[in-house]
Amino acid sequence: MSTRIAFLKGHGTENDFVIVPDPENAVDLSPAAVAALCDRRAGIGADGLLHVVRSAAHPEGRAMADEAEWFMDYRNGDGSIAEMCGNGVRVFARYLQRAGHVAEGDLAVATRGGVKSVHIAKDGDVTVGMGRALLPGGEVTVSVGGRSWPARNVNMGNPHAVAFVDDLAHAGDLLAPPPFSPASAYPDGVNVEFVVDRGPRHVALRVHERGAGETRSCGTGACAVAVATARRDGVDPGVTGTPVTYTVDVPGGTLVITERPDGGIEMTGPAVIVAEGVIEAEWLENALH
Ligand SMILES: N[C@@H](CCC[C@H](N)C(=O)O)C(=O)O
Repeated sequence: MSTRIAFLKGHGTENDFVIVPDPENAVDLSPAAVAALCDRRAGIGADGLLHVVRSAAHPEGRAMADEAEWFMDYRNGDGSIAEMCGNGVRVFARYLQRAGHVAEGDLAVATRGGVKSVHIAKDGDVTVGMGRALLPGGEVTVSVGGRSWPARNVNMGNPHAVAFVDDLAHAGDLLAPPPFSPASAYPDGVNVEFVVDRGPRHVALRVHERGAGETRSCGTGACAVAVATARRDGVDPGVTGTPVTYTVDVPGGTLVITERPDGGIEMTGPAVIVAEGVIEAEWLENALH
């Protein structure tokens, strides 16, 4: 690692991230380094890390460099890699704007889940075009304590199991990943959302994120929940030809999700930079040994 590494801290509806700007992909962010940085007691603390790299400088971004200058190399807080992070893209865009790399308005961001279109509004909210949800079907069950629920399998680039519950408290303390079956449904693990109704086209969720534990928000999770709720409600914009919008309350705020007739999903919410600083190389060396 280089001797002093700049970082920022940001969040989107309290889904929080360490941001490491590294345009030329010069910083060696091993899984152990990411986990140390995201540790809430011994490190900076975050649900995940946004490694900001020029697409052309990253092996997984290079093929998208013509469409999107910047690649979001997203890592979960435990150091694992995920395909996509919806709140992460919004905070990533906020960082690019704050750093002067992009202006308000439209931009494209390369991710492992493909190129995402982002809009930074004058009012401060950031919208991301998340692409389409895949609904693989099949029966899935999730359990907590003595309770079990059927869950909808939704893929937003990353895997989700969406369970409708009577009370969010029934999800318990969510200190461990909720067991699911069959195991073959999610060979690489899953993000699990527990959902209650709040009103017409308005729901609330709690989420256990793969690689992070219970978090205060999950953007891909909120999109998965909006789509699962629409289908439960008998609403499919692909059939009606009319967009549908759901308000999704998360513990850390509110996200607004619209599904369009072509299946495209847009998510809008706040994206905030909280602080910036420098990681001490000596601390990181010690943390890793
Ligand atoms: N918080 C994210 C999702 C991050 C990835 C997830 N934990 C996974 O492993 O798939 C979001 O806002 O979408």
